[in-house]
Amino acid sequence: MSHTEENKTVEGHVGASSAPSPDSGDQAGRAILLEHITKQYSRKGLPAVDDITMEIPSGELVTFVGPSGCGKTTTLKMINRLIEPTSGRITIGDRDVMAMNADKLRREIGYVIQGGGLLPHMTVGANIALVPKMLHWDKERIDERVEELMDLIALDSDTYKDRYPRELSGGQQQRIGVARALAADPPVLLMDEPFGAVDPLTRQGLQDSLLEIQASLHKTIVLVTHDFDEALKLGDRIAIMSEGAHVVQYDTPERLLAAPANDFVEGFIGGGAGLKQLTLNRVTDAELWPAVTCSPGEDAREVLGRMKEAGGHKHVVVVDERNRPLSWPSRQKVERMDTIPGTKDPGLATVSEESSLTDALNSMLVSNAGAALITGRRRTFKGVITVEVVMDAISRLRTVEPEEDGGPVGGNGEDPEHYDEDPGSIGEAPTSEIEDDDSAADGSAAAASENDSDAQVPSALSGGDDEQ
Ligand SMILES: Nc1ncnc2c1ncn2[C@@H]1O[C@H](COP(=O)(O)OP(=O)(O)OP(=O)(O)O)[C@@H](O)[C@H]1O
Repeated sequence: MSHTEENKTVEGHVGASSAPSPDSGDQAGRAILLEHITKQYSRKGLPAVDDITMEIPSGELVTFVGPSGCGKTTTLKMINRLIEPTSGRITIGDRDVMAMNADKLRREIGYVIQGGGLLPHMTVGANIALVPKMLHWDKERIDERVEELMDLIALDSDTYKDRYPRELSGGQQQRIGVARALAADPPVLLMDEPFGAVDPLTRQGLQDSLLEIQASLHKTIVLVTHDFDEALKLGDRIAIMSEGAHVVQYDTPERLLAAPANDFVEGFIGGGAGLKQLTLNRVTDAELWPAVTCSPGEDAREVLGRMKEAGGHKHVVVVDERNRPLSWPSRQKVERMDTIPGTKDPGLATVSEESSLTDALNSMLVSNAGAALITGRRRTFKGVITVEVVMDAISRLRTVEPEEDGGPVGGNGEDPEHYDEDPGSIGEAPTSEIEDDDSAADGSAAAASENDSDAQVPSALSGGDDEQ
């Protein structure tokens, strides 16, 4: 094992996320504007969405949160016209979505649903390649794109590309769902309860990956969730909705916690508004502790010597040849060893650079440790965060000032005020590659099902209004 002296001690401060941007991934987000949008499913009764007006700024991640049946999904699906509005106008960039061919529109908007919505009889690679194939990209370009995206979602292409969805875990399927949605580099991504079907730890990892991807791609993302903590962690802005998609408050997470508009919003926040602010702090905002690292096979006495030299460290982080943490034995444990073992501790408390302080605290509690290891891109070791650092953050929770310009409009029966006209149009890059005639669009969707007759083409690709 060849570790240089420099990487034996990892200093605390960690830079911003450095997920690479795929070379074709330069299509940043486009602003979305909903103007007086109403959806009435039946003539009788109240509308499911009642005259909503909302500005979703370009490059931001906006979360919709609210009780079941309040109209979150209906609002989301009207953006890609899986559901047609009864009245109102939706623009993406400077284009009115109602004026576009619906199939074409949906290929220019990534769509992620719970569970990933992968086609079961297609391999992972074929699932990711679905939209680029419909856009008639050549094979070489598609293969390259699949590799890039698998790298972006941190799944080894050689291992997973030829597997079928049933051979993947729920979390892996969900990652592939995100990769597929990003395949044609759309400026807008719609996500409907994307992480609802996985366990809490996997969910935390998926949320971190999404934040990492967003930090490099700057898409405009609208994400529906039931989970207020998820909305807080992921959202640049949160729209809290009540029945009829009434926007009770549309604000940054900081402002929501500091100044909830009314009892309804307070009900969402619950009792621990102060503690929830921890969700808004990333582990990298905190002071990370340095750590001594060593490699499997090293002489335990030498390692103890380094721990002493570094100021009497009580633990050492064992890392593999790619600097990924394997275990974190105490000095007493190392004193009982001859050589450092290469076994991986499954209960190791690790969180990623994108994790919140709440995630770090959870991880410490689950693993019963007073600290957690921070890992960066490709799970490489970055430093240690201790429970004392989290406690210190709790005692310094900040107060939040209102936005100077009042922020974008989000409400019902209102007119947009602050809409910042985005000169770009939704489909500039992809549009040039999409055949304009409707038959091509229909033919491509059919081609996907022909290849796999039992497969259900995901609704975002197959088109159509899903009203009953
Ligand atoms: N296809 C449909 N036909 C008729 N009514 C519908 C249809 N889809 C949704 N609704 C009704 O519209 C309202 C809003 O539903 P929607 O699915 O948008 O809510 P939601 O907030 O996303 O709910 P959940 O969180 O449970 O998914 C509900 O009252 C629902 O019953």
